[in-house]
Amino acid sequence: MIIANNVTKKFGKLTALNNVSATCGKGQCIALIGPNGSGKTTLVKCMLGMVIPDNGFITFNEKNILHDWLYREHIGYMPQIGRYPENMTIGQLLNMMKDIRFKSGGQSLDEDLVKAFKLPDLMQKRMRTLSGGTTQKVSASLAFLFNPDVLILDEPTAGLDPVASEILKEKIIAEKQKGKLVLITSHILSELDDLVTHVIYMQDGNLLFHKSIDRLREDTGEQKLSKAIASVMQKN
Ligand SMILES: Nc1ncnc2c1ncn2[C@@H]1O[C@H](COP(=O)(O)OP(=O)(O)OP(=O)(O)O)[C@@H](O)[C@H]1O
Repeated sequence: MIIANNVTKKFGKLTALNNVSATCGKGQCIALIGPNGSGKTTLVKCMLGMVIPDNGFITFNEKNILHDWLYREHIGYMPQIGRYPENMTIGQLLNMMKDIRFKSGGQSLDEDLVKAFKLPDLMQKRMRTLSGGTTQKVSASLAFLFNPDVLILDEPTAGLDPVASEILKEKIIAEKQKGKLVLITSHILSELDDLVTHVIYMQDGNLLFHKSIDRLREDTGEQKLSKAIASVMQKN
């Protein structure tokens, strides 16, 4: 579905991605893991067309994304830090997004998270007045709202309270079961245990490994993702 082919991205002298290749398929939930600054967000942004690789290319459903922005209709993106027009209310923001997406032939709406996070009670609140966690709830709701085939979630549970975090995890599992591709970056490895089918591990811009969770468990003899990753890191 999404394939990164030998992607390299430099910011000045820093190589944020070094010849990274990865194939991400339908029905997979892939955890992008690695230390701070290892290139996870840069890889995700390359997939979204927000960062253009210096070398290599990305395909979405076998088409190079470089000159074809329409593929983004099929992706729901939850950024690490969502930035929104601060004077808009939540209601205005959701309506604006519906307007934009439906004009470009958007998909059916999925308001499960809007309801589960009780956003209808907060529609009059302006974005600048929201707590960090509520802004995250808006970001999550927007990512799932247009029923996309692919969900790219960058640190999705950061700032969410335990109840909201659980609601989001259940939603991710439900969407994966429908055959969607979910890419998720997180530092809270314990949260990923019930979710992920595959792990991509990044370090210093290099993709160190890309394995199914079963394979990773087999190779390390550890059941928990956090322990399996720790075991791999100790060996490197
Ligand atoms: N626009 C940019 N300009 C300059 N350097 C950048 C830019 N974006 C990212 N970088 C650098 O590229 C490297 C990789 O950053 P990236 O955000 O991809 O890391 P990450 O693995 O997502 O980190 P974290 O876990 O902290 O979110 C970092 O050293 C970062 O400072």
